[in-house]
Amino acid sequence: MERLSQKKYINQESKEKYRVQLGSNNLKSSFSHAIEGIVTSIFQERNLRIHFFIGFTVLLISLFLPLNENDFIWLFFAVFFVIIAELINTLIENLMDFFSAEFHPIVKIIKDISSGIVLWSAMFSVVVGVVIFGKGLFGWNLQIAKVLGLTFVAFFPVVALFLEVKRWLRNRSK
Ligand SMILES: Nc1ncnc2c1ncn2[C@@H]1O[C@H](COP(=O)(O)OP(=O)(O)OP(=O)(O)O)[C@@H](O)[C@H]1O
Repeated sequence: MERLSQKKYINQESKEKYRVQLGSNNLKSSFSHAIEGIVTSIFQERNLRIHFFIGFTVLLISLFLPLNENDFIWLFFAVFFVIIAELINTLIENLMDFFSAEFHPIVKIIKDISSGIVLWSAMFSVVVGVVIFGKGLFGWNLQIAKVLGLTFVAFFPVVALFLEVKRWLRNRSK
């Protein structure tokens, strides 16, 4: 099957041609294209399969815990959020591969940032998980999640600062 993501509409005429091939532009076909997009991403991206699996497991376990309405909303938000981030990452990877098959430093930066979006959203979900499962399963108080959240937020700026200082020291010794 030819992948829609590998096509480029050169002009209105070719757009119309593909529209005929893809069927009418009604709500039903839009819906089926959206499903195809998610299913294609699942086949393409191992990490997306992992995130769906973890999300499903987390939500399944949550059914057996004494959680309140707010806890469930945050859990669902965390699970959906990571999957959205992974879909965006898949989208960006496909865009980059379509426009630049060659190795390019800018493509590397774009793809790395795109992976960073997934990592960052997964870290958010871990904090939400620690708050909710920590309380529901182990009776933890909020302090653990607070420390974890603060550590996550501080981690990347500290790494950036460390690398900057290292570069400055290297340049100074030249
Ligand atoms: N064309 C390219 N030019 C430069 N670097 C690239 C290019 N393609 C991939 N890379 C580098 O390889 C990494 C992995 O890219 P790839 O497209 O293979 O994604 P992946 O294997 O699905 O990984 P993930 O989804 O975990 O980021 C990128 O984050 C980037 O650092």
